[in-house]
Amino acid sequence: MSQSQGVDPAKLAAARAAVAMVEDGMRLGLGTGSTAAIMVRELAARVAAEGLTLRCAATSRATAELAESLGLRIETLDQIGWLDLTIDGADEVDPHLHLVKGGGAAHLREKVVAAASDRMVVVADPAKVVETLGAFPLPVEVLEFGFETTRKLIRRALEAQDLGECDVLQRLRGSDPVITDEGNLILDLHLARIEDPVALARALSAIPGVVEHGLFLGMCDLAIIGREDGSVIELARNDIDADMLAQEGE
Ligand SMILES: O=C[C@H](O)[C@H](O)[C@H](O)COP(=O)(O)O
Repeated sequence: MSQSQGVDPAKLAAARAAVAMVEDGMRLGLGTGSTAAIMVRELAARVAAEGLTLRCAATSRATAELAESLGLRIETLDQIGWLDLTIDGADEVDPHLHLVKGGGAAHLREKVVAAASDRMVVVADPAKVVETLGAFPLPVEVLEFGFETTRKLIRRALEAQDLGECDVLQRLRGSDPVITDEGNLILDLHLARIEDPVALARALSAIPGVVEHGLFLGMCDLAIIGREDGSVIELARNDIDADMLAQEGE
């Protein structure tokens, strides 16, 4: 299709395989991040070439702007109501297809969109596949109101799960706080390993100043992992052989 020069071949392979799943008339959720951006470009090229009629909702302002610049019409989630398929990236994917997302601070809208989709397909490169989540700092979107109090409550929740030694750092861009599309702040939890993502998700969600955490549990239906040679591996839950993928990367 349209792009390939200078584009990560593994991400491109995953994006192309996901876009191949799109059918005329579908209602789509468009993810955020570098891999999702490649997917949006591939989708726009397919729409232009084949004249597909789609209805698309974006998971961030950045994705909406990119999609519209490529000729895709973006509607709000509420205008569309429900989606057939959402295609998004991820920061980590584990063998249960549990995800860490939010490296681009978009996980709140991404989760709202994924929750309103019949299927969520993740597109990623092999570096994202892990046995245990947590090496990537877990993004948590929090309210500005009571920010330090919320950070304290998060630390307390982590201590209760024997994760008390971890850094809980505000995300900055330069010296300015990162502000999400919803006007909130981001705390990154440097956990190293998340042994029990379900318990952690529950504890974080119980803190009132937490708007949304980046754990996506039981939401992803399929992960398409692209490889440097242009091929892909499709992973349904419990299919992931992280060792095999790691060896390929050596
Ligand atoms: O907030 C951003 C999203 O969750 C992204 O989908 C995630 O960070 C993966 O992005 P990338 O494809 O750039 O690694």
